Amino acid sequence: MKEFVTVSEAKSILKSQKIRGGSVHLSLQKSLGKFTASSVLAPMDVPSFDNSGMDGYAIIWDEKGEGREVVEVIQAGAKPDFVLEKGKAVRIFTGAPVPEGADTVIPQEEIVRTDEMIFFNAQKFFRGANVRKKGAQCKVGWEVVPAGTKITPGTIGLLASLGIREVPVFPSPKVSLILTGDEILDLGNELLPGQIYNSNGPALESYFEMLGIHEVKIYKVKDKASEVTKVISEALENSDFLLLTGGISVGDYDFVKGSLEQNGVEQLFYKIRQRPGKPLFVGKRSEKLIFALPGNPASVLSCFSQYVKPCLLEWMGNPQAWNGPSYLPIEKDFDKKIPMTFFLKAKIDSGKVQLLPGQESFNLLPFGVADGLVEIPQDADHTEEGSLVAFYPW
Ligand SMILES: Nc1nc2c(c(=O)[nH]1)N[C@H]1C(S)=C(S)[C@@H](COP(=O)(O)OP(=O)(O)OC[C@H]3O[C@@H](n4cnc5c(N)ncnc54)[C@H](O)[C@@H]3O)O[C@H]1N2
Ligand code: MOO
Repeated sequence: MKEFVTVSEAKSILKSQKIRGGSVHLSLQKSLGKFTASSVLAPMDVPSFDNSGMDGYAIIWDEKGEGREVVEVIQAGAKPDFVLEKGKAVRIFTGAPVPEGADTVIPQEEIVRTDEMIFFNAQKFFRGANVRKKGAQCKVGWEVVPAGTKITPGTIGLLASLGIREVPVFPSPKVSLILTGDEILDLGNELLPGQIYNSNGPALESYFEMLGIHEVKIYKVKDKASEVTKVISEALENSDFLLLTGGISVGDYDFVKGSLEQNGVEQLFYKIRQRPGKPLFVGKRSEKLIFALPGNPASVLSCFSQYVKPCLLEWMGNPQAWNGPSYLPIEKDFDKKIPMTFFLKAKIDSGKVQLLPGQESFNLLPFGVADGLVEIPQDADHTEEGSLVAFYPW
């Protein structure tokens, strides 16, 4: 039973889980933002026929000849069924098939036309000019998109050009979020004495949304052991990930840890040498990860950014799920006495990290404007102005 681990121990335990969703085939439009689960091969040559890159005249190249007799017109979408003869030209348009025999297109601005003839300066061209050859983009069997690629509008354009309608991707997980606490009230209601607005729920829902996770079931439960146990059991059945907020510390009404144990959740670790978010619990049941986030709002967002988010990204096949932070100079000296890792809300200003006021774990004010979190290592009691610190954007 791992207890009170360091930040890097916690991360290496989570990294070693390597839990991924199973590959699914999604339609192109539904796959935007997802990661390919296997490589995609071209099922056809593109272009699938030689075609003109310009509005102009298709000819058979001949260094000496600068005049041609115009014999036909070919529109885009047409299917020419003749072979062009030497000395002849066809009027052709961008994207139209170049007829058999022709190998070069002269743009219309570059010719002088009489009734039946065109003339051009051959020195300005070469054999093959302005013809887009069959297979110039890709040939059948080429790997056009490797496994682990993020699907962008560009990827979708490429796949559509190949006639591909579905793509193998890692899906988004189904997530359950259990909000514990008698004092929590939903927005839109009037607070009674002792109550507070539920801010963890909306904050996490938007974090899921930002990561492309849309199937989130929210449960609200009172601080009552039997109810917490029951709702965990239900939520675990219906989701790939389970998150809880609150009730994971040592108070008389903190039932989450016991209820998780009753539901057969195996502890991966409990408590981290960090601030905020010390009492984070992470467990596992079969191939599902369970995160019990300490209820204080800063603990919730900080633990989500550092531990939950990478696991969700890993599940969704993102090869950069555990990418490290960037390093930026800190604007002012920072001192701490406690040998724990600190995650501090920060703004980036002129390339420098500015720590925001109000770092207590109940205080959401700095989150209102923070660009992300700065990590001050466990043993760094003094961080000098200008030294590089790890910065994690949202
Ligand atoms: N004796 C000790 N007390 C506490 C310790 C400790 O080590 N010894 N740890 C403290 C730390 S650190 C944290 S973090 C909190 C974590 O407590 P819980 O996970 O049990 O969370 P709760 O007690 O249920 O709530 C904490 C705090 O957060 C507010 N909260 C809860 N849910 C929401 C929500 N949905 N939206 C907004 N705010 C929420 C709740 O009202 C409490 O104020 O424990 C310390 N105590
Ligand atoms: O770890 Mo708690 O998040 O300090 O309040």
